[in-house]
Amino acid sequence: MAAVPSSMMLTALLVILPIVAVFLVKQNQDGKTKRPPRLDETIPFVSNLWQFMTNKRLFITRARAALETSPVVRCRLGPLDLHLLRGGAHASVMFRANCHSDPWILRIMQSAGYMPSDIAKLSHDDSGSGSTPRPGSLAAAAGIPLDQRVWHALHRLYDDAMVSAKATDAFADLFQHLFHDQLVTPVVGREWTEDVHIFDLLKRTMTTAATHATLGPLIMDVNPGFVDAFWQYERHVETLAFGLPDWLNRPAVRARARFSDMCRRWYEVADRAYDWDAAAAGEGADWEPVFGSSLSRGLARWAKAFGFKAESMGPVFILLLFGLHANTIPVCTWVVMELIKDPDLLQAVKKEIATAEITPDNSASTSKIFDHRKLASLPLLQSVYTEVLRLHVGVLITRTCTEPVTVAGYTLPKGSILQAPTEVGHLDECVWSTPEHPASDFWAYRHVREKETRDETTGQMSKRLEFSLAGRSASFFPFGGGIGMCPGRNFAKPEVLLAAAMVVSRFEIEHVAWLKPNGSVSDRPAQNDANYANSVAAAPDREMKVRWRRVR
Ligand code: HEM
Repeated sequence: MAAVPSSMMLTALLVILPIVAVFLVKQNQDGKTKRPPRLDETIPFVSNLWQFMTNKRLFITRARAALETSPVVRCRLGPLDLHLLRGGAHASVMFRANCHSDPWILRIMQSAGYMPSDIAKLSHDDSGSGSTPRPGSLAAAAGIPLDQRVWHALHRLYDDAMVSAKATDAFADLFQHLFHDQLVTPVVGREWTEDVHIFDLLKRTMTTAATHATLGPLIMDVNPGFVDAFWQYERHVETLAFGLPDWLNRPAVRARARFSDMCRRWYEVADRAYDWDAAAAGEGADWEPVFGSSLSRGLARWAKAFGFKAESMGPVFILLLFGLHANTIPVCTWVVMELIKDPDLLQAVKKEIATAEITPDNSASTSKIFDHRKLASLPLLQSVYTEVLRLHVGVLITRTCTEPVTVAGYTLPKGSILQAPTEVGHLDECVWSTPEHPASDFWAYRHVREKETRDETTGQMSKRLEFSLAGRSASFFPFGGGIGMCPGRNFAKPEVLLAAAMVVSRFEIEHVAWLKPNGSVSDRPAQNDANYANSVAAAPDREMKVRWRRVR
């Protein structure tokens, strides 16, 4: 997601400032209770918002510095009065049932283009996603049945079709088959291929395979240029989330319209082709070629059940696709890049992943190649995945509390907005560093420890690695936490590990150069692209050019 141009921001600020002034007066009337310190601003009520919109990287750096001196810091961001929380136990307060993320999810839905009448339905339902309606909500007062609560229905779908073991296994098995078809099958000979660009390659192959596994093949059949349209939309999602008027944000609005039209076109074809009556009678398959997975069909059913407008169907699916690809593919790219950069690490990981192969000697088979559950339990591979998430995922986890909450001795009133920047926890030197490996460095072995075990029959002692986040898990929350935690986490891990395992086990790879966005050679490796600061997974700002040949 690209940064927002300054001229656009200036105009937006001029619109926002009068609203801010009203809040300023209101806020000056409080101050009787003990309040956490504030994040400094050169121009009160303006500087933070300006910096947040134009240079999030710097904003987060300042927030991190302030949180070193106090576990809670107040921060005004335009009309919003926020409380920033340090990671660890302080952030876990916001993962309790009395904090929710509905307003933030609603804002994302709005920025994806949901129709106002559908947004109204969602904002009218204040009962939350849990099976018991939130105390004091309309649903609690009126006894509205579970199936009429729109947030609850959405989260139940997430649990059944994304979080459950059945859904995860179905996705992982199909994904690896389709990814093999994308990546490995087309490479017939064993000769070297020059000029392979890792990020670009994974964007094309993973987007195609994961879209097919989740929404079926039809969406790409009816929409030539689908994959490019997705990545063009992805660059603008952050700008769209700021909610600027369309006339100030034309390239983003155009990219969204193009991709959203593709999703709607497919939905209309699929809706006509799918036998909803047979499915209602219990004849629906787990996966079928019209809608694809139960997740995709369930989302269509959810939107229909709540009477969403046809114009909202594109946005419903662009958000699913954004969730599916926008973080997983950069994360996988970082994993693959780290392995290629370090030949010793690559050898150690290849040895580990060989133990998770199901058909090691049958290179012609494109069906299940890896046991994805075994892959996900390999200590060193898990450590690499964790290290990539720690260093390349940055997001302000946001919650609104429905009751007063106490954090580090401060009592924050009901309705307070709490934000925990993952970077504060993820880069905390006290938690992660060792004398040789500061928290800011990638160190593949940071999350493993050696364990001595005795063979019961021979009595011989041997050492093996064991993955462990013991004592540090509170400072690691790349998927958020509590009721709003990312429901796609169980799709993300097998997808990333399967794709990375397939790349490194099927190809011999030599690193050639790092490339700048203009294609010229860079004298440094990739770093997090500053345009993606705090947009969940950061894309690499340099492409990795390699040469490779198929070995299996
Ligand atoms: C490495 C990959 C991923 C990362 C780092 C990631 C991270 C996140 C984070 C930080 C949140 C907000 C959580 C919170 O507020 O506590 C979130 C929400 C969400 N993610 Fe993911 N995600 C990833 C992959 C996926 C995938 C593969 C999908 C879909 C298949 C997905 C679907 C979603 C959805 C639908 C939400 C909103 C949930 C809600 O309505 O509350 N994510 N993700």
